Amino acid sequence: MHGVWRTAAVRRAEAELMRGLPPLALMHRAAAGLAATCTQLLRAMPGKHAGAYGAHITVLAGPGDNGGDALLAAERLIRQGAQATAIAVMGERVHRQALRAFRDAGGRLATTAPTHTDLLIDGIIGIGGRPGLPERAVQLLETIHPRLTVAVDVPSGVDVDTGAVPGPAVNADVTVTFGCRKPAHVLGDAALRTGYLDLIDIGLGPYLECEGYLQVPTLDDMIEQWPFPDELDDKYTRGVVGIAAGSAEYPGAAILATAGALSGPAGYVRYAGAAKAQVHNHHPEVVGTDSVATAGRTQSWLIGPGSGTGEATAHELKQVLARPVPAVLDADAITLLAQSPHLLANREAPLVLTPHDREFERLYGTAPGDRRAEAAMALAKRLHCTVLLKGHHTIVADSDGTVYVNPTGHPALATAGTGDVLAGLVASLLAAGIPAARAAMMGAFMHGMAARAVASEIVSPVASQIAAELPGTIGALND
Ligand SMILES: NC(=O)C1=CN([C@@H]2O[C@H](COP(=O)(O)OP(=O)(O)OC[C@H]3O[C@@H](n4cnc5c(N)ncnc54)[C@H](O)[C@@H]3O)[C@@H](O)[C@H]2O)[C@@H](O)CC1
Ligand SMILES: [K+]
Repeated sequence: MHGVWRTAAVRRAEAELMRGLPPLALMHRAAAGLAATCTQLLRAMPGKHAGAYGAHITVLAGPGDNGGDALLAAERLIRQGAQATAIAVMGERVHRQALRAFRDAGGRLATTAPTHTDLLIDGIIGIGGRPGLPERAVQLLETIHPRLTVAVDVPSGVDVDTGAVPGPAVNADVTVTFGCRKPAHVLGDAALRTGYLDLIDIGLGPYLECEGYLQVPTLDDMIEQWPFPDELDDKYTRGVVGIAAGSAEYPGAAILATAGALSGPAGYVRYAGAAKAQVHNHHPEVVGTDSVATAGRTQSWLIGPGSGTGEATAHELKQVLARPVPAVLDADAITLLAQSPHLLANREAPLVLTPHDREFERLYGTAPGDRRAEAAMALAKRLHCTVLLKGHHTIVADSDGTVYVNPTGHPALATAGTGDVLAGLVASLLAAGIPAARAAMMGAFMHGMAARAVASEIVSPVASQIAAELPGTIGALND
């Protein structure tokens, strides 16, 4: 699991670390890491240059230490044979010592953009930045057409602590950050502008508060935590999952949700609803009944995908909520819950809600907006449940304050039915005994991985292709 820390926590850690170090020591560490990454990128870039040697670099240097990092990295690249031009975007306000070092090494200070540059280093603003960019920086970014843009610490202009991008901001191919990940690297539109993230160790780790603001799961977490069956398991010990999804009008949702559940760790999938014949045709291993009441005991339930929002679903939802086992409420079940929040009055067993933005608004009263982690956290606390807020970089917030951000996923997931598959998978993880927030996070992670795998072969995959990929993607965890 990777931790993610906000600016204030980074500043506190930095102050502690700096106490025993000479001035500029951390900036030199940051610049060394940044220069090394730039050299690697230049080496991989086809062209007349050989790595940094012969390459042209442009530095946009802002008024603070972020600009200082960029100038000191450029100084190192010049010493490796690069040509470098720096533009101080706030004129006189620029890191003096770093600028002197840059010029002493042979760097050129200019006021206009060069016509050609291989690499643009964005040192405009870092974690000391307010969202948005100075007008001069916007003009320069429009004029310069680098082959590659590397952001220092964060893409300038983003809101570092929320991941929002309310104004102009840099669009980086690579972001080189120092000490730890920050929310902008993993959340919201800022994450899309971060590009590939390279984390440089500057010795901050021991000084960071142990719990980050957010957690980003890794493949190793999946490998360690996925509940694979062992020799002593039978279908019941692996967990029984109940799926109340689909309807006569929408049998597809039932098929996709059961496909998701079948790909997960549960040993037995029971379907309850009007699409049982179609589910059976697609998945002969699923046992079908007409209603939640007749489905027998399960260790978890999923209700909502394609269910409709009529009386019959409302009745089934009450049945599911009355059972003392974890449940996933998706799609129409979320709409019904939003209309009748009192349904949760006596609910104690864990609950996972999987809203997209419009469903979130129905539940919470306002849309998540661009402070997505905070929004998901607030809803989880209000309803005392786990919220899986869908989007690129899906967020899973638990009522105990834990927030996961999913690093996998693909634009291909923006297609009908993928949410049904995900909901079924999460319900299967719950049936296997995985705690709610972790089940939601693991489901989102593997679902996103499967989508990536399919999208690498098919331009526009559909939900059933992603469902078909899941068993292989999950099975590979055990290799
Ligand atoms: N925190 C750490 O542990 C380390 C930080 N370092 C670097 O230091 C950076 C932070 O440096 P600073 O605190 O000097 O802050 P920044 O360099 O991020 O910039 C702050 C300056 O930019 C101006 N500014 C902020 N937002 C603006 C906007 N939207 N438009 C116009 N001007 C704006 C502010 O008035 C201030 O003068 C980090 O991002 C990183 O690059 C590294 O040198 C090493 C270690
Ligand atoms: K920057």
